[in-house]
Amino acid sequence: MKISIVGAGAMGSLFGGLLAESGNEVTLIDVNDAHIGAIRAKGLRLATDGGDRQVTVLKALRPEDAADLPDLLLVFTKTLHTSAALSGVRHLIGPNVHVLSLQNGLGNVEKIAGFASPERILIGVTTWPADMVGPGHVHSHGKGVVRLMAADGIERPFVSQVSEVLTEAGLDCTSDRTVWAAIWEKVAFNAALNSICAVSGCTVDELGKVADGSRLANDVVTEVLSVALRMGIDVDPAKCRANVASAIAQHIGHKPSMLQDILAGRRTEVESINGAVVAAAGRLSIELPVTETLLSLVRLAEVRAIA
Ligand SMILES: NC(=O)C1=CN([C@@H]2O[C@H](COP(=O)(O)OP(=O)(O)OC[C@H]3O[C@@H](n4cnc5c(N)ncnc54)[C@H](OP(=O)(O)O)[C@@H]3O)[C@@H](O)[C@H]2O)C=CC1
Ligand SMILES: CC(C)(CO)C(=O)C(=O)O
Repeated sequence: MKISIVGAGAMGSLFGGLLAESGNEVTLIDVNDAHIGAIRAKGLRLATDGGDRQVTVLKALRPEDAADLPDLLLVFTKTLHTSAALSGVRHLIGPNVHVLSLQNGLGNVEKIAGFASPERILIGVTTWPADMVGPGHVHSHGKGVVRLMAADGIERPFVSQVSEVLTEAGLDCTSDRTVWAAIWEKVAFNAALNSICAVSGCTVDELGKVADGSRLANDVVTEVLSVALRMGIDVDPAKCRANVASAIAQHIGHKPSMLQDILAGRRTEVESINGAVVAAAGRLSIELPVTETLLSLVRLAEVRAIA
């Protein structure tokens, strides 16, 4: 399959590297010149449980230099850059191109809908982890899965083909129509751990050092998933609270991306996580006091961080 990935940072490079190694025609598209330049010069250095190697069978381009129309455009920018990134590759989104988002947060389909027709949008969620080590160098340790579906819920052969291509690349993908529950459960997980760590400066495991950390995280999960349940989405709050507890027990020293963004003086994805949930709750007249307070505190932390 011909696959272009816009936003080829940690996750885009992981997916791109594995998809290229399994025989797909992959183009990484990014605005980070140091990263693109390093990949063009030496290939992508990809360190996974499968080994530390240089992937050279892929292209790396700036958006304005990409010309070949792909079969699939995978969006892997941070959510606050989605619209700008899709504008930059608008010339690649021909009438037969499908666009897939596996980004965190809510509102991804709505953003893509400004650039692709509804039947060509795929949406999903992934539990694979990845980190940028430096330009042209990404690592990912541990295992993950991908779940995806057509955004309009209609099963089409192309969705199964994408799922097969991702699985052949070792990314363990399934396609089914219950993906929205997984997306909301991941949003609840991120709203809890990422925003609490971003405003407190704690690593994930440090949330377990006093009772307040786990209590706050559980309150956020309960609030966020109450919105999903009211929308008729079949989420499992107990399972999600158990996932949060296991992250607090096991993610020793891990700084969630929202904390990393604050420490690096960048804006965060909070608007598409806590912000989007609070907006959805408002439309249903549901109050989310803890999630909304954390949203306000992250917004204040962003002001300080980018000053
Ligand atoms: N990392 C992880 O473990 C996981 C991340 N996710 C989600 O995946 C998404 C991507 O995360 P991650 O890979 O960590 O993010 P990164 O910041 O590592 O990568 C994003 C890339 O997009 C680039 N970019 C920014 N603006 C544009 C643009 N206009 N056009 C093209 N490229 C652009 C960035 O460049 P620059 O650096 O110059 O800004 C960067 O290289 C997020 O939604 C995240 O929440 C989901 C699961 C796990
Ligand atoms: C693992 C997780 C989801 C929170 O601990 C994270 O690190 C992130 O989204 O940045």
